[in-house]
Amino acid sequence: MQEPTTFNMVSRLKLISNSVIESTLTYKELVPAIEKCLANFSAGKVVQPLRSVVPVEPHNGLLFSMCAHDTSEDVLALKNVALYPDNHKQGLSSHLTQVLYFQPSTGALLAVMDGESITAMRTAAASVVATKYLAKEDSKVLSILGAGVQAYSHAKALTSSFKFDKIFIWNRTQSTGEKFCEEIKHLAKVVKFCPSTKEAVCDADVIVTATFSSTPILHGQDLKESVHINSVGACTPHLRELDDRCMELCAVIADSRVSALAESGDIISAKKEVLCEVGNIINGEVEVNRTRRTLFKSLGIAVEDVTAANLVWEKVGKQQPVGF
Ligand SMILES: NC(=O)C1=CN([C@@H]2O[C@H](COP(=O)(O)OP(=O)(O)OC[C@H]3O[C@@H](n4cnc5c(N)ncnc54)[C@H](O)[C@@H]3O)[C@@H](O)[C@H]2O)C=CC1
Ligand SMILES: O=C(O)C1=NCCCC1
Repeated sequence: MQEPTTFNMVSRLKLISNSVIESTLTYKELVPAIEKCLANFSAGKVVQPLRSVVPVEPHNGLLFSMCAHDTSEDVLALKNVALYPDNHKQGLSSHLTQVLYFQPSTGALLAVMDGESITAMRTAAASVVATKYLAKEDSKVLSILGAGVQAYSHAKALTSSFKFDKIFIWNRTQSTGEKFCEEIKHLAKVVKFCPSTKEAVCDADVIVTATFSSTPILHGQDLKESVHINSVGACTPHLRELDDRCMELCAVIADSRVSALAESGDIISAKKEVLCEVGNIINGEVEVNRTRRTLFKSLGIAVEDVTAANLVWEKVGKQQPVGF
């Protein structure tokens, strides 16, 4: 009898679409799972090399490859992200992603999952975890810079975990920012578009930056004495979202210290120290004063995708018939 090969195993492969994933994943389940994986990561229980990035220069694209094995949960997956900021001009998403979910004991590919909602939701879930440990407990004003996929997932995730009275939005293109405010108006008593980043952040207790900016949009001089920032964009060394003053004022906590020092344009350019990983705080190894200015530098790490993909597999993958 012929042994199964990758190609004849394809007949058993599950293909899990974004609409299935969207209706499966909930922040209620995802946030604690992401908290656990960030803790596992900082406790050395995750095998995860730095992601590789291939520039596709003629098309202003980047191809990221991100893989991890969470040894304590025994879950293995690989995510590809094609980051093409100009894709919007063709009606496509700026991030086209797939997660390959493997059986760790054999390396057999069990499922290919669309990575769009996984990426949007696991990133927002990581920011929720950081906000839980780093923001003031009575935070009432949320500010979001950006009005794309991450801005939306962060608005939903943060308001599903904390109660904000006001949400202030800034976006480079005002009409898109105003449309975004209309979409999320049910999430707080006041949801308002602000024409400048200064107006959007000057009263904020929690700030999210989620843009493709290559120059600073958030300035230290505009921050309150006590504020928590979830910095989600600027994930490659040449990009910036935060100015040097902002970096100077904040204690920086990363998802991964190694990733932050290798990939974050804001940390590299400002020559800023990383105080610790959020997992070190979850694990009780470091305490951070919540009344000072804190910055969660989110690069996005593979173990977050591994965790989200495992939830999808457990809830729908195992049961689903082969094919879409
Ligand atoms: N930390 C993490 O785990 C992850 C980070 N990201 C990053 O988050 C950022 C936002 O991603 P998405 O919301 O998915 O993208 P998107 O394409 O849905 O939205 C992009 C946003 O950036 C704004 N923008 C574009 N160029 C700008 C500029 N030069 N200055 C200011 N604003 C500009 C757009 O108006 C829009 O609001 C990107 O930098 C992305 O690579 C994305 C996924 C995961
Ligand atoms: O973690 C991710 O997924 C990404 N991070 C940075 C930009 C591309 C996607």
